[in-house]
Parts: sequence; C-alpha cells; structure tokens
Amino acid sequence: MTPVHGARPKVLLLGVIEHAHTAWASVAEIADIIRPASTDRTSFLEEAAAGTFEGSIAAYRTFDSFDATGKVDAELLDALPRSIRFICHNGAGYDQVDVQACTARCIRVSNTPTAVDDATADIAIFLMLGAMRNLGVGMAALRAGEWRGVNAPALGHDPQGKVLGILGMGGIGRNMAKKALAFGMKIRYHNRTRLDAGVEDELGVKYVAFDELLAGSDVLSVNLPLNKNTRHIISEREFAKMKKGIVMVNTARGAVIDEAALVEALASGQVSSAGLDVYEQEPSVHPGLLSNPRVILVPHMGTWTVETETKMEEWAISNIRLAIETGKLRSIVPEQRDM
Ligand SMILES: O=C(O)C(=O)CO
Repeated sequence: MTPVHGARPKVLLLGVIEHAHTAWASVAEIADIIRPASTDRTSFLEEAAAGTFEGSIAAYRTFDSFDATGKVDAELLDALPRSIRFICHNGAGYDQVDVQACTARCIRVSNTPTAVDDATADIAIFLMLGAMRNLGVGMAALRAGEWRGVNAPALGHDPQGKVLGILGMGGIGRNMAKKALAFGMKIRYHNRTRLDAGVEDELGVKYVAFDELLAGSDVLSVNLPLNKNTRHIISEREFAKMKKGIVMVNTARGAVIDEAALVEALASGQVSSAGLDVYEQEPSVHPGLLSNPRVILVPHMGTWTVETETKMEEWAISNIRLAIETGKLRSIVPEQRDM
C-alpha cells in the first residue's frame, strides 16, 4: 500500500512485543510506531478523540491489550482514525474483535492460525490425562500436607481404547487427534464442515453427528472458536446427553461451555472430572470449579511457551508487514476471506 504523499506509514501498537524484537524492528524500519499512553478504555477513547492515532493504517494487538482498550467493537472502531485498514491480532482466537463491525468499516482482520496448534494441543493432552487420572485430587492433597488425602483419589482411567470426542476439527483439534492416537485412543469428531474422506483416513478419525459425539465419548475436548453460534454450545441439555462419568477438556474459550452447568454436572457426577485452561470471565474463575479438586485448572497457559509465543508474535508481525507493503494479509480471518 503506497502511503499518502510518500509519508512513512504509521502503525498502532496495542500491547507489548515480548519476544520477536528483530521482526518488530523490521516494521519500525518501514513505519512509525504509535504507542498509546492510556491503560483503560475510557482514556484510550479520549486519546483517540484527541487525534493521537491519526494516520495509522494498521494496528497490532495482543490478547492482553484488552485490559487497556476493551473489545474492538463498533464504538472503539469509530473512535479510531478512518485511516485504519488492518487489525492484526496476535492469537488464534479473535473473539475480542467484532469482525462484523470491522467488515462494515472495510477494516481487515488477521489472526495467527497454526502457530498455536502444537502448544495448545499439548496442554489439552496434559489436561486430559491429568483429569482422567484424578491428578488434581492427589496434587491438592499433597500440597495440603496430606499425602494422597484422607480419602485417596479414586483410581483413574487409562486413555488406551477410550473414545476421545473432539468438537471442532481445526488445526488444534487435528493436532490433538494425532497426539491422542499415540495414546491408543479412538477419535471421533464433529465439525461444522466435515473433513474430506482422505484427510479423515490419514488422521484416523471418524466423523459423527453432534448428539452421537456427546453420547459416545469417554472424553470430550472442545476446540471451537467462540462466536455467537458456539457460546454455551455445551450446556445443561448437552451434559444430559453425555455418557455418565465423561471427562471434559476445554482449551478453546471458557464461554463455549456454560460454566455454571459444568459445575452442576461435576457435582452430580455426570461429568467425573475436567481439565480447563480457559474460563468464562477470565481472570475470575467460577468458585465451583476452584473448590472442586476433580478439576485441573490452568490459568490460560495454552500457548505459554517461549517457542510458541515467539512464533505467534512473528506471525502477527508478518501480517503487519504485508499489510504495509502490499495491502494484503497473510492470514485474514475466515469470515473475511471474500473481502
Ligand atoms: O491464541 C489464542 O487464541 C490463545 O488463547 C492463546 O492462549
């Protein structure tokens, strides 16, 4: 994209570059970087109204920048200068960005697919095994100075021969499937779009209807993006259709599962245990999950590794560079593929 009158393009940096300093320096060579001073939405909107971000053509944003700006919604977009054409999100899940509102303003959005797949699937496997083996109960007892506890944890279950149901067969779902196969699990999946038969065969997975996935799985992992169609896709009604004693795993977004319904299902024994990385109201966690040792809890650390966080930053930065240099994005979000 040729900047107006040959002026250097401007890029808005929402959040911090922690690892990919060389890649970011390559952006700073071709663009002026604007860093907001504000730390909350009200002052961010004021800063925008004062014209501080004028002339920016692209914004790089992190998951944590939500604390300073709130959701990238119609109000925020209207406060930003009209020159903004690209929002480059560092993360696979982009539910913090209202894509429809961006599309309506001809702003293109990118995310970082595939960069997160290994690390997120790894933590899903960790949470699955931990929940199947009741490790949370033993770990809590040990820290309380009670060895295995007054009542030892119930014996766990081996993954071998068990059915892992995967809801959402994108990059993370497929990566988890491959890893779970190495543990001798049978993989069933449900997805909005069925994979090609060749891909199913290569992966060794079987497509089933949604209700069949619920009824037939020993473990259910949700690997779906959060949007209006997937919010609370697992709630009271769906828990009732599951096999009694199912193990639940969530590394996607908290609100894909109705958390209050999960707490109830754990209390009744319909769900025997759960492994969770994500929560409906992060950073707060439902007290019914915190107090239940049959739930293994991790504070949204699905991609929390040096390698993956670096890869994600580099990916998001490559979108910024491409936007500046060519007016295109490397990984535009699926909703905008035709834009
Ligand atoms: O990439 C994402 O969407 C994440 O949630 C990182 O953990």
